[in-house]
Amino acid sequence: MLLYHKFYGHWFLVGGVSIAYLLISSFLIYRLYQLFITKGRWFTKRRREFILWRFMIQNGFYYTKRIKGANGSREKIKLPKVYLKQDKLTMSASFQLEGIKFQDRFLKIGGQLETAFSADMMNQVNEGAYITFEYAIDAIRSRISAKDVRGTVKEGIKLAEGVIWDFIENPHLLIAGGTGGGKTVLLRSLLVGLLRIGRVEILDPKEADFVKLADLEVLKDRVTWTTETMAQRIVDAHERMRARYAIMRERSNAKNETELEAFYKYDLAPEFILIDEYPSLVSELENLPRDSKIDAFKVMGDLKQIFLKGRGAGMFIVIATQNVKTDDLPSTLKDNIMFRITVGRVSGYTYDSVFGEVNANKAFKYVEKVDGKKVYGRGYVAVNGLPAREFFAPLLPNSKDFSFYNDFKQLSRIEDIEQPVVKEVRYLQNDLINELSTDERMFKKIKGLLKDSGVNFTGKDYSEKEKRLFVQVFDRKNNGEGTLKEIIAEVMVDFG
Ligand SMILES: Nc1ncnc2c1ncn2[C@@H]1O[C@H](COP(=O)(O)OP(=O)(O)OP(=O)(O)O)[C@@H](O)[C@H]1O
Repeated sequence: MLLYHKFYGHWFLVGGVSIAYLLISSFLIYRLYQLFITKGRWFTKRRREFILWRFMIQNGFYYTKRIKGANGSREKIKLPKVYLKQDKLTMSASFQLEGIKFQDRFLKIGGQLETAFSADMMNQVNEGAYITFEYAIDAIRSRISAKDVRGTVKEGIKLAEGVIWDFIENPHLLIAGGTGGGKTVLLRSLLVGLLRIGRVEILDPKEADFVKLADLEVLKDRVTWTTETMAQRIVDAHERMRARYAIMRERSNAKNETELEAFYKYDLAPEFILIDEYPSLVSELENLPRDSKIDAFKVMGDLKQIFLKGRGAGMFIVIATQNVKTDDLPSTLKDNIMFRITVGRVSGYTYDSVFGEVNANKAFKYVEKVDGKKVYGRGYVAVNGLPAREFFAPLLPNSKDFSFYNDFKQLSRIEDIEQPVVKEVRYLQNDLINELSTDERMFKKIKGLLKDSGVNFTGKDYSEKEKRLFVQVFDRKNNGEGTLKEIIAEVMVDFG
């Protein structure tokens, strides 16, 4: 009664408030419904069941049966045996085979379901009675924060829930990313984990994203960007690899072992060499001036050795690049980099070269937004030779709460192993003549021609680089690959 009196004569106000109340509550109910549909796991699961049911019906995967009733006969639909199992980040769909009329088509539907569920097929298991396709789903839910990237030597570095770079099992890492796609953030997130367990060396030929980190104690003298120093660091790393093997052998002998064990059994921390913009480094090495002190052959040869033999000694390489064609990667890299990631927008040929033949039929896509919000660091991940799946790089935390620089600042440095000082090897003329199975006259003739082509021999004896030059000339000469002048002209192109 009191209210009636109070609002009597204010119907506009009462009406307005009621309408606003109705509008706001319907909007809230609608948002809640949307949230349940898109985020609620129960709804998401039911939706996938519906998608599978619809897929079966629309593709004619059902039997029909006529059923007689009081009002005449009607058709009843029956599905073959199909099971859908859903977990937080994976799901599997199993289809009955056992000679039923759909079996041949069931064997091939893994790819279609991948598209239908917007999921990534990881595996297919044919266990006789059933074929089961296993998928990774909801990759975005597996995302972790960059500040939480951690790892151990035995288990590897966790980059997302269910995505672990087990560097011992799958040595070396290739990261390809389009500009602005999140490659640098991913590399830095990786460092959060790597710097805590191993010695890290960074080569940044673009002199861009890592130069600032050179001030940090944990990375002091281990971030380089000029061609000479980067080249020297690769050569040094190769020497360290040999020294690590020597230490391992020594410690293994001391334990009377019959077999050499993994590096960590001998108290050696792993080492990681991170090369950002790898093609820039290669082209800088290739374009060195002729009289450069750097032996580009040796540098690339040493890098190759680390790719081939690093794993045993606990040395691992991470290379990052933008788009990459199959031909850009020498086969040593292609076959020996076992873990591969893309982030952001990359070209079709990059997917081909990074994920290879097994993923040739996969529909890779670039996703700009998820739930209406711009998404960074989304891409794919795979172990070399296995199916690729969606990947969300660790999420960059709010800059108020976290900075990579401050995180790295508090980390302690892992010291270098004690390494014997290696003296430069020089070769005497007579030893070279013997090794090349030639005579002094021919040796001197070739030396003269090399001098005419610009080689500046520094002393009476010969460096490793000079020796390699002679070896190449004699190899080609012995194979009859042209006149001496032609051969020298060709060899000099490579000699740089
Ligand atoms: N994982 C991530 N989480 C949140 N934001 C990200 C993430 N990755 C990238 N970003 C955003 O995108 C911006 C560009 O990322 P980043 O510098 O890593 O790109 P990039 O691929 O290295 O580009 P470029 O090749 O041009 O250096 C970052 O400054 C950040 O704002």
